[in-house]
Amino acid sequence: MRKVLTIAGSDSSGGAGIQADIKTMIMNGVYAMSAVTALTAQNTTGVTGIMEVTPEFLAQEIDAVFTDIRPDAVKIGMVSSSGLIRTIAEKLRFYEAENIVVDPVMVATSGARLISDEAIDTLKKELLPIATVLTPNIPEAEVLADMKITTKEDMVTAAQKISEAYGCAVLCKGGHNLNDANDLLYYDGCSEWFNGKRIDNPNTHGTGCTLSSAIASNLAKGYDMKEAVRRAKAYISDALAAMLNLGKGSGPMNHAFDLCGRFKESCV
Ligand SMILES: Nc1ncnc2c1ncn2[C@@H]1O[C@H](COP(=O)(O)OP(=O)(O)OP(=O)(O)O)[C@@H](O)[C@H]1O
Ligand SMILES: Cc1ncc(COP(=O)(O)O)c(N)n1
Repeated sequence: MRKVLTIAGSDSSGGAGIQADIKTMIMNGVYAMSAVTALTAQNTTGVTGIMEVTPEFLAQEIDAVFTDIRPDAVKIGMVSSSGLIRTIAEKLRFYEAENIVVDPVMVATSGARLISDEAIDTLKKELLPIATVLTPNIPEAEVLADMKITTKEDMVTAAQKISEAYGCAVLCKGGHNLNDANDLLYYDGCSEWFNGKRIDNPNTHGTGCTLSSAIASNLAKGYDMKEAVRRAKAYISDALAAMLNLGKGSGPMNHAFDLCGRFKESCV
């Protein structure tokens, strides 16, 4: 069985972060492991508290995983401070980790800032250069490419700029566009669109975490970059189309959409 490690924050409401990652990995047929960067007190309406682990403890978590069950892919999500980012970069270099998917989480769907400005600089210097693929949404791509994105052509230019700066594939996610849900992959000097029908579902808490974990799972299973993205895009579309509606704000997705088909009566 292929193994995937998520290095990310915990979301107490289970819609994003480590919880979304583990649900996604299980549904994508890989063994899921976690190194928690922070606890968040969070629900569908907002984040009320963040408690980071120390860099030393995060190092211990990563050591514990790599010295026993070596992951075939690593997904990195919320990492809010420079010390934690440096620790991750140092450990992943030391263990020569493969298939590193970085979701440069900056702001939660609910509007809460999940990283400091200083940490964004460290992210650029230390972590992005070791990534296999980055998955920024449009506001994150604007920060990383240092440009405004208003058109499809801008998405391509930004993805190319980021890819050339950090030597990795870039998937610029179009979930923040109002008319479609088309994502742009810039890989090996070429761009390719992964088009998605916009699903009329306001419950999008954790879509970015889910997509990046699905990509990591598919890379771990040996799919090439394009196929890994194509399958991950299909997964997120199905999870959104299952139309789960929980909580008072932007709710989580239904990762059990497949199981609900198979075990109809037990998924009420
Ligand atoms: N309403 C929607 N219908 C279909 N696909 C969507 C919708 N919203 C987001 N997506 C898809 O979900 C994935 C995540 O995109 P998005 O741009 O929302 O990332 P994000 O902002 O990082 O997510 P998050 O909500 O976790 O912060 C992309 O593949 C995007 O196209
Ligand atoms: C622990 C954690 N990690 C990531 C996100 C981003 O996800 P979203 O933008 O969907 O809220 C989050 N809200 N919480």
